[in-house]
Amino acid sequence: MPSTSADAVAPPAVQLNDVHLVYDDMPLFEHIELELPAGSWTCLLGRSGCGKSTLLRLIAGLPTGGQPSFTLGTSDHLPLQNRIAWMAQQDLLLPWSRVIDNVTLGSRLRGHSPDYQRAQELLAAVGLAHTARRRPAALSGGQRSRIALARTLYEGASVVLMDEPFAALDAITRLELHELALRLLAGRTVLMVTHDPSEALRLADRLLLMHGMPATLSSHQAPSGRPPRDINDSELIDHQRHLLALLQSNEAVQETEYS
Ligand SMILES: Nc1ncnc2c1ncn2[C@@H]1O[C@H](COP(=O)(O)OP(=O)(O)OP(=O)(O)O)[C@@H](O)[C@H]1O
Repeated sequence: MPSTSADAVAPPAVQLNDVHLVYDDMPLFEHIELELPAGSWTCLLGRSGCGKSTLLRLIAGLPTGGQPSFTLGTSDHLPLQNRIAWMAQQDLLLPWSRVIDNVTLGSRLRGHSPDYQRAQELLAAVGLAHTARRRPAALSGGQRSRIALARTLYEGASVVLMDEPFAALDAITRLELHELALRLLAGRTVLMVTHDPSEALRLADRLLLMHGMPATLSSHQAPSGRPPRDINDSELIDHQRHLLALLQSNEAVQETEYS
């Protein structure tokens, strides 16, 4: 087994404070506060366009097209730069590169020698050792997502940001990927955006709902039991009903206090 969770040495908690961002004279964020506990998996839900991806981009230090102001801190007071991996809905695999070269892309971008042995071990961990020399076009959507997960793991980052990483997959492949991702990302500080309450309730240690304009964040208690939870469990289904009602309602923020 390759080093996966073990290489995420002492993942930090991440704090994003006093976030302000205005687009076209409309405030998207005003005084947003977010804390990601160290080594835990947080799911962020919210209606389309409320600002979830933008919040992830701020944490990752990516441009947002606006002029945000905020402070970003970590529990170990070390910079987040070089400790973050990003996994998007689109797998962003380079079509002209072999699978193994896609997994090791980060090394090549940094001008380092690829660690092919580690990449091969990670491909084995996601069940795709035999695809190393294929091009992405020869793989299914689920296989491509596994490669994207291997590439994320290759980075050895202790903070992982995921923006609807499983949204394009069929239901069964998605359930399989949940288990794989939970196992391989265990111990890292994870923030995942999803539109699917059931997915969030299955995976999360804690759930956040984003709501309104300007956006506010509210927390929702995760069901009991350790992830991955059974999506047919009656407690999870009750939570799902409640979450859906909150997402439909404009009162979500008043109902639960962000903590
Ligand atoms: N560069 C920009 N200029 C103006 N408005 C922008 C810009 N980027 C994003 N927005 C607006 O900011 C809002 C938040 O966008 P964002 O992509 O973060 O939402 P989201 O919650 O992730 O949506 P979805 O769930 O559909 O992916 C949207 O209303 C979007 O139109």
